[in-house]
This record gives sequence, structure tokens and C-alpha cells, in this order.
Amino acid sequence: MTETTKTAADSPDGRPDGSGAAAAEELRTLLLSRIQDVPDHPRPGVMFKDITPLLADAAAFGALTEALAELCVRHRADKVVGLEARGFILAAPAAVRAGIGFVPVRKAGKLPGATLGQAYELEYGTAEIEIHADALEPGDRVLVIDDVLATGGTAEASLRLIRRAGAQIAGVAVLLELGFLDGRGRLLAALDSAPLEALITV
Ligand SMILES: O=P(O)(O)OC[C@H]1O[C@H](OP(=O)(O)OP(=O)(O)O)[C@H](O)[C@@H]1O
Ligand SMILES: Nc1ncnc2[nH]cnc12
Repeated sequence: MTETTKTAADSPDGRPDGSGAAAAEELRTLLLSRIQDVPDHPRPGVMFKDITPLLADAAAFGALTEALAELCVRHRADKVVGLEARGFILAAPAAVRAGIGFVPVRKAGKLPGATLGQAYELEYGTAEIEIHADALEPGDRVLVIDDVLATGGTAEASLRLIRRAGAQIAGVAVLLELGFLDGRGRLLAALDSAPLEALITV
């Protein structure tokens, strides 16, 4: 009789029992069920994806935090950058769970120290974001976490800031990617072969 031991490396989905795909689909279904469509917010024609029901559900929020923390580990991040404001809510607990530091990227004018700034366009307006100039160190591997990837403008601006701050991009992770806006396409060059992870794509 031959005894065998399966490790995560034996399975294409990273789990010894091959249950990863089913678990990912279960997570996706749970998360999607807690995101509410709000038509015409904040402008006519925009279908707003409201994550507040998800945040109010401890099991769903906990599962999301675990999934994002796993991505921190998988992509060997040593810092998490969260994007104001909804990105903060997802990124901060994931960083704590992964045992790494959290760095905020804020809307312009909010951070008290010396900053680097980047202007960008949103699905419904324009904005500028900033990071503390000394928040990251050369060699830091940074995972950017946000709730929604729409046009990709916010994430692209954050990647520019992180590189200007001297750090490396470990990847970008979002809860929800709006595929029809092709933020992924816009981000391609800025990612420079770093991964873009979306837990859900619609
Ligand atoms: O891919 P994009 O087209 O850039 O859009 C995505 C961004 O838009 C939303 O932020 P918003 O600026 O509305 O702010 P909030 O998180 O403060 O609500 C969302 O949280 C993302 O950060
Ligand atoms: N449609 C949308 N829903 C929620 N957040 C967004 N950020 C940009 N577009 C969005």
C-alpha cells in the first residue's frame, strides 16, 4: 500500500482537496447577495453598487476579510494601501488579519504631513488623491485594496503614487469589478504585470 500526501501545490486551485473553486464560488455568491444595486446614484445613469448590506453582515464581512488577507499572503505583500473611503473599510481589517501595516491613500487635503498627489477621473467626476510621502519604504511590496473597480482611474492613480513613493506593486485587489467599464484594460500598463484580483466581476 502506498500512502500519499496531497499538498496545496498538487491542486490547481491551491487546496489539497480541490475544493477551492467551490469555496470561491460560494464566497462569490454570498458577497454578491449582500451588494445592492441602487439606480441613478449619485447621478442619473449610474448603477451604484452599495456594499453597506455586506458590511452589516458579520459573516459576509468576515469572509471577505479572510479572502483579502489571503491575497496579501499569496502576493507576499508587506503593506496594504487602502483607498478612501470605502477601500479603508475593507483594507484595514485585511491588513490586521494578514499581520501587515495599513497605509491610507486619501482624498486631497486630508493628510497632515508632506504628501504626493495625483489627479484622476472617476465614472462620475474628477478627484485627487494623496499619500504621505514617507508612508512607504523602498522595497515595500504593496497590495492596493478597494471596494469597486469601475473605470480604473482611482486604482491607476494609486499605483502611480505608490511607485512615486518608492515602493513596489504586489497587486490590486477589489471586491467588485465592473467589467463593462474596462478598468482592467486601463490598469494594464500601470500594473506592469502585477496581478489584479477581483473577488466578483459583473
Ligand atoms: O475605478 P474608478 O472609476 O476610479 O471608481 C472606483 C472608485 O470609486 C469609488 O470611490 P469614490 O471616489 O466614489 O469614493 P468613496 O469611496 O469615498 O465613496 C470606489 O470606492 C472606488 O474607489
Ligand atoms: N457604480 C459604482 N458603484 C459603486 N461605487 C462606484 N465607484 C465607481 N463607480 C461605482
